[in-house]
Amino acid sequence: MFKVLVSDPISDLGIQKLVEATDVAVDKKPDLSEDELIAVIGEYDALLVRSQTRVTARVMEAGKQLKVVGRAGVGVDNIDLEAATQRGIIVINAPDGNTITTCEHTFAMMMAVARHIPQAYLKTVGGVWDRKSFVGVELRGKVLGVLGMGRIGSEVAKRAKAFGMDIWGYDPFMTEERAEQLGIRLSTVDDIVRNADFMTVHTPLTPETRHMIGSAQFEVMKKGMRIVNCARGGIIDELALVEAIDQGIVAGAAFDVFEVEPPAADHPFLNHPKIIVTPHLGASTVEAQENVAIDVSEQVLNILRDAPFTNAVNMPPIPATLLKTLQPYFALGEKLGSFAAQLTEGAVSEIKVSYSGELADVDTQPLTRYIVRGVLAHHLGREQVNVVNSMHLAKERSVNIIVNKTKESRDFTNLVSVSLRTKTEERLVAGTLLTGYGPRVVQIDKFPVDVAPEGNLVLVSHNDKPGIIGKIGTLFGNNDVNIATMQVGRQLAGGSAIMVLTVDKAAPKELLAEVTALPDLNKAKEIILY
Ligand SMILES: NC(=O)C1=CN([C@@H]2O[C@H](COP(=O)(O)OP(=O)(O)OC[C@H]3O[C@@H](n4cnc5c(N)ncnc54)[C@H](O)[C@@H]3O)[C@@H](O)[C@H]2O)C=CC1
Ligand SMILES: O=C(O)C(=O)COP(=O)(O)O
Repeated sequence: MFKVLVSDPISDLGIQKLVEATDVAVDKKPDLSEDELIAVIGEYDALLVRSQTRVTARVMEAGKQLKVVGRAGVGVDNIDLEAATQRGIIVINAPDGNTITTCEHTFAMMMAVARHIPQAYLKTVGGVWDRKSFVGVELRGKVLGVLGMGRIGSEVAKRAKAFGMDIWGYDPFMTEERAEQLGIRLSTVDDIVRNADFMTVHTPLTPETRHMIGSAQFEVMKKGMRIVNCARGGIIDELALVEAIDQGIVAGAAFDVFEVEPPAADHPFLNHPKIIVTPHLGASTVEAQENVAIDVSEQVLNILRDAPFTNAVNMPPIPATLLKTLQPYFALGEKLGSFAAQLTEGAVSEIKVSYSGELADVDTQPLTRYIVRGVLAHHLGREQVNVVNSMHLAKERSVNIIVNKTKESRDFTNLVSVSLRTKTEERLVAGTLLTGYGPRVVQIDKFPVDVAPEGNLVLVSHNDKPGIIGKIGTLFGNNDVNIATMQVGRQLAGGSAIMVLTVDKAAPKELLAEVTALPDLNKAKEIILY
């Protein structure tokens, strides 16, 4: 039974799939302090959070069983990604579910700041009928600067067009074509800062974006501009903003997010007549909360059940088309890695992976992660190594990883071969996917074979002499170990050969010793593939 802890307010409807799963038990414990979370996290396989819970390195360390942290939302700045990667904890988010909701909140804030709605509301309900103090400005015809043209920024731009705004956007990943498609001007931060009547930021908070709008930018801004932050506190320097408002440069600001949340009672935004605030409500709609909770629950279930998943934040994303091509190879890759590791004696210093055939044309990095997982898991335990931390663990252990690709593949449409080097030897296992048969191991060292990589195998190396097969069969029979399949591979008649047996249960050590003691036998080794 997998145990899942939900430590922030997450939609009940959204996590229904998790709650109803018969292999999952869900506990809800909101508002835990870091120490309280540390005290309980040890028994959980998954943790579901929003932006409140701080998932620090200490929390990860205490999470001895923790396999996944699911963020029901976009920003993962409350999660120590480095610590997660080092421990092989997968961090996933739900990047699409709250885009429209946050975009709409940005608009609500932009209109509210243009028309002084919160200030006018307060005065009106206070009994003062004041129509003079709240003359606003139109959005129509104004330059809207958008910093960060990702999911939310792009949606803001689309809606701003309907308001007749002139949109200038900046994003390091935005092309001219994309800008043209959206009908916006591809600009620079400096141009936007100098020309915007309204400005809104939609980037993550990174060392690069921290205070990307500060005193230097406010100094050159158009007098009377208005600024909105529904992304992350800290992208706009809060103190520099207050100064710019007080100097008459900025006419108004609308903030949903703060450098420290919740802000201190004496935070300068909280009583400022020209700054309107909301308590990080960007994603807070019924629809968005349901969407993100559904998305994150599905992926958490996949991860717990060792099924393919998407939206991992601490590993490179795999585009859907690439995933479709590679997914069938993941299990094969991991098994080839594991097979090769079990063949090899001593510490592995190099993993050489070769992709031949059609696979040479695609980005095989995700598959390499599975192969490396297979190799390392043999020594470190499958629980400790996964596709998130496999490359990191290899690097930590100074294991050199070499990947070769060639479009030529003589006998198969695709061939994946894994060879491992240690101080004393180099061993190779190659496999392919055969239509109708699934994953097959087709080469072990220099010997061609055809073996399904699953269950208990025994690999025997011997000299190709008459009678050997019979003797081995008898020994296995005497020990009550049933041989399901047997494959013999050799290069030359009478030369060295290998035999791969698939057996119905693990072969006892004594049996393997007996086999090895036969004349013309070199070695008998058990290989277990899950
Ligand atoms: N207030 C709230 O409740 C919510 C806030 N957010 C926040 O909104 C922000 C944007 O979210 P999405 O659009 O979903 O993310 P996204 O990843 O789709 O877009 C972010 C964009 O920022 C761009 N970017 C990165 N560095 C930049 C720089 N130095 N200058 C300009 N652009 C830069 C990236 O290239 C990317 O296109 C995130 O910080 C997210 O955490 C998201 C949802 C709710
Ligand atoms: O998704 C995001 O990045 C958000 O900021 C939303 O945060 P929340 O889930 O409302 O705490």
